[in-house]
Amino acid sequence: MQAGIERSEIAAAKRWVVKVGSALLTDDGRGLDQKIIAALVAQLADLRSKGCEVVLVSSGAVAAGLVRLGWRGRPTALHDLQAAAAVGQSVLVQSYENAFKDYDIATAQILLGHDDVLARDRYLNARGTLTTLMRLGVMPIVNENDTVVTDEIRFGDNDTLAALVANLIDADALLLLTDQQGLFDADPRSHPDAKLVQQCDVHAPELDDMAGDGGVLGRGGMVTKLRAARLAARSGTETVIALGREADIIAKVARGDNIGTWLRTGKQPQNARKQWLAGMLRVPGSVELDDGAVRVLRESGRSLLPVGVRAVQGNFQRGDMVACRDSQGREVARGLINYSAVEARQLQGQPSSAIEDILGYQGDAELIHRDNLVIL
Ligand SMILES: Nc1ncnc2c1ncn2[C@@H]1O[C@H](COP(=O)(O)OP(=O)(O)O)[C@@H](O)[C@H]1O
Ligand SMILES: N[C@@H](CCC(=O)OP(=O)(O)O)C(=O)O
Repeated sequence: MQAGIERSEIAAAKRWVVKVGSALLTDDGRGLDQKIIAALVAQLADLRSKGCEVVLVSSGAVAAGLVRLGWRGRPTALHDLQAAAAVGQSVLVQSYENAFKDYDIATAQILLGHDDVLARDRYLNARGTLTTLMRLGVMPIVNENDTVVTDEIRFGDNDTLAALVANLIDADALLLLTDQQGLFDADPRSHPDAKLVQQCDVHAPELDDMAGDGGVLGRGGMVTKLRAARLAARSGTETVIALGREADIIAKVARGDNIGTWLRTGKQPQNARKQWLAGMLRVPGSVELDDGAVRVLRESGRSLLPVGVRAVQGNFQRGDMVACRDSQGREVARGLINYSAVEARQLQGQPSSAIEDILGYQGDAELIHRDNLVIL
């Protein structure tokens, strides 16, 4: 752990999904709270300026729609809810667009449904669009496509949607901002003496007994936040649940402060050698991996073989530190390479059994051995 940083895994996160719940954004239904929006936008712009990529998942369409239509209370009929969401979604994105303009950040509205994140072709499409928007410096603002979903296929709560978005873009961290300081050991609305859980393994069974359901307008309460954290953990995404009204909450969470509830994925902390490798500054080249190799590196911690490499950039020698990038150019790992750049180019895409024929000598089977590789 770095000195002064209590949660180094969170402090190291580069790709974020930040989810803002209805309970926070609308103060339990009293229309959109523009002050909160302005405060959150300032913090999101700040997070971006620190080199992080961010996707915002924002609820609040139904709540904003109710106020715009002059309705009191949340209707129960699906079509009324959908009408309110359709009206409110424009109000919502307009508010964000106005606020982000002050930071010269363009926004994009992304309305997603069940199939968009669960069917493979649409999944790839949604992923491509989100990563392109991030690369362009645009702030994607995601909500469920409430207007067209039917009861059977709606997520209903945006916690689940945010977790699926985190899976979609392989986020490092998911921040669920709500109207509570985090997950308490009982619902604080009915148990004023409940205690905040500062951190816990996301899969710990005792969490299920603590999480209760939601407030007036929020849908899922802590039950869906816990479920979302477990979903997010599938892509190695760490989850923090925190109070959105706390001053500078996003910066505090992102710098690894001990605030809110951290639901840990339980990934093995890096050993000292790997931390050292990760911190090496001179990286004279990189290799581009195919999707299979990215998956193998991330999920099974194996060595990088030449067969998983599609391209080689830069000029390096055997033993140099080389970045391993995915097809979108994101660095997924780095390590000490066993071959020079000239040799690596000859070996890319080839099985290890062909190394001797290609180079004229029997070198290492791995391009980068797992002991010399650190996953980022
Ligand atoms: N164990 C718990 N700890 C904290 N809050 C809880 C717990 N169980 C239930 N809740 C409720 O969850 C609510 C937050 O969820 P929700 O209303 O869905 O908000 P959001 O719109 O931000 O998703 C809190 O206001 C609280 O009443
Ligand atoms: N799509 C809905 C969000 C549903 C909802 O209330 O979610 P949440 O506040 O995250 O529990 C809306 O924009 O109103």
